[in-house]
Amino acid sequence: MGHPFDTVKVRLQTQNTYRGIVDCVVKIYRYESILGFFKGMSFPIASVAVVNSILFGVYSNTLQALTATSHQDRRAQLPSYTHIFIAGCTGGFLQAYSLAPFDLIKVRLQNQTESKLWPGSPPPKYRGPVHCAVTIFREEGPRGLFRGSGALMLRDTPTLGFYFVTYEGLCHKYTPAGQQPSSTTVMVAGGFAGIGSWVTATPFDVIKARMQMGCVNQRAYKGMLDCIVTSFRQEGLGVFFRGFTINSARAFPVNAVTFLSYEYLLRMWG
Ligand SMILES: C[N+](C)(C)CCCC[C@H](N)C(=O)O
Repeated sequence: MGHPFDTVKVRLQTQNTYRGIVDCVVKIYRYESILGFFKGMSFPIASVAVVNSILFGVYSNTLQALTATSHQDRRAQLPSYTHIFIAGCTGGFLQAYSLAPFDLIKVRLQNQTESKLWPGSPPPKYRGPVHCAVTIFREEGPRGLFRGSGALMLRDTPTLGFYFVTYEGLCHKYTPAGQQPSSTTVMVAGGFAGIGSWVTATPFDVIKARMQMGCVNQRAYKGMLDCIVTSFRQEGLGVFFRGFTINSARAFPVNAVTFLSYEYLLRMWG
């Protein structure tokens, strides 16, 4: 559900040919058909379970180590926000590196504007996710598969701390003492945690996407600082918030469902 929105976000962040969300949606639909929005989706689908289990598993276990309480006990007595933040950051740090290669391939495929609909248009550079991975490995070396991972780590470490603080805080505030949060509370708290954390994550998300594109559709940046300074000089402060609106529309339902599944599965098996 979220992927088509994600494709529009990535294009707005890395390509300067679109004037805004509507222009981008219309152009993708016109030149690449509905399928254009689904480019690069197979790797995220294959990896989302592993990446999220690392994030939520490390978060829960770190919190357990810090507070010596189980998930259920923590409902009765909310741990301190500092502990929640540290556990979220730890989960974010580790998930960033497991996500990096999958995210890189997703971004490269999402940015291929070539269309099968138009006869005579050149074939895309990458024929699919595996071909993309092999080509990056061959052309840019094994480290090439982790291009942009520094920015991804900076994006995810503190913001996933805020993510869990917002989620646990909202759940706690809207649940009567001694009870489990209702499904609606979990979904609304999860949705707001998603949007809230993207407020602070978007600047590094833009830098990450630009670094990941490397020399594919623009000049290669010398490093993260060069990418930040060049983007700012050429496009102004607004560049760091590109894609935020469309990403928020994606983040609310995605994170509502993520937290609902997390709570539901823990209650079933916890
Ligand atoms: C912390 N940060 C904002 C980077 C991500 C938080 C939400 C993660 C979720 N998988 C999503 O795609 O929305």
